[in-house]
Amino acid sequence: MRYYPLLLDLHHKNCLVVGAGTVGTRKIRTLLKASPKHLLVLDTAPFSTKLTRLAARHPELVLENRTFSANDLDQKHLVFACTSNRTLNAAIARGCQQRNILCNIIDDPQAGDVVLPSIIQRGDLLVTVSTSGKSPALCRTLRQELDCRFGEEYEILLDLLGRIRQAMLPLGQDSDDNAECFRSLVNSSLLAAIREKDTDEIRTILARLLPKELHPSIGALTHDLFPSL
Ligand SMILES: C[C@@]1(CC(=O)O)c2cc3[nH]c(cc4nc(cc5[nH]c(cc(n2)[C@H]1CCC(=O)O)[C@@](C)(CC(=O)O)[C@@H]5CCC(=O)O)C(CC(=O)O)=C4CCC(=O)O)c(CCC(=O)O)c3CC(=O)O
Ligand SMILES: NC(=O)C1=CN([C@@H]2O[C@H](COP(=O)(O)OP(=O)(O)OC[C@H]3O[C@@H](n4cnc5c(N)ncnc54)[C@H](O)[C@@H]3O)[C@@H](O)[C@H]2O)C=CC1
Repeated sequence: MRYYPLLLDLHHKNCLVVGAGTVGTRKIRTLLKASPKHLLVLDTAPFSTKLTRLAARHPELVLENRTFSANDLDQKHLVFACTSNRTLNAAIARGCQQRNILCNIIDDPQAGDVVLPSIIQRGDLLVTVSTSGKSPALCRTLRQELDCRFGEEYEILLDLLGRIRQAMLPLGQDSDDNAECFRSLVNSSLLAAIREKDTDEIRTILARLLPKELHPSIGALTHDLFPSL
């Protein structure tokens, strides 16, 4: 395995993107979705209106119209070198290496430590695709295929499973019993019932598969699954 896959919580992390062109802007959008504590973006050219609008909505996003200097790495945890200047990107990579800061170098991935995958997101469900840098074009195509495969019902299913799990674990049942129950829910026709927005059927399935201690909670677990209905 060329890369170690992991999911990073950015809520307490300071990030830096140098270069806000086509690729830099894509990296910025993905970063913002994960709510970093602070995201500084540097570019020598004027920022696009897309980015200035984003900055108006996101106080954590700070755009500065200037070039990079080494002290921009102070207090940073994750850095993206996204300029069209190979020499500058390489200098950022070296600076990050010296200070043990994780970095992504868009024109020389091997000089950095992290590469980004394609992402399919349905609420808290993330399906990611990586080719370890061999073919971003294949990532994109697979992402488009998976986009069709995973509908919004997965977000609702996952929310429901999360609620059930939170209610189940405090019951203190044997963990094998918990696992069997969760697997039976996942393998049931729950997903199809959610796709059909059939609340009665969802409740019937839960009554069949959940331990009896949770039966009184089925109404509360399911009442607001479809806020638009
Ligand atoms: C190594 C990596 C480092 C990194 O950036 O993290 C990297 C590197 C490079 N990409 C290049 C080109 C393209 N990148 C894309 C698209 C994406 N690139 C992404 C990630 C990664 N790209 C990392 C590895 C991911 C992996 O393979 O696992 C995605 C998945 C995520 C994201 O960027 O958010 C996003 C898809 C988003 C989506 O749609 O789902 C397209 C597709 C298109 O635009 O049609 C093309 C043109 C087609 C092609 O080249 O395949 C070049 C220039 C090569 C040249 O000079 O020509 C380099 C530099 C190099 O390879 O040296
Ligand atoms: N990793 C990836 O996903 C991909 C990487 N690439 C590589 O990335 C490079 C950049 O691609 P694009 O974003 O399309 O180019 P772009 O030209 O849209 O963006 C480059 C940005 O860097 C800025 N910049 C240049 N010198 C700077 C400096 N000294 N300080 C601050 N900002 C500076 C420019 O003003 C511009 O906004 C390409 O040359 C290619 O090698 C290309 C496609 C995808």
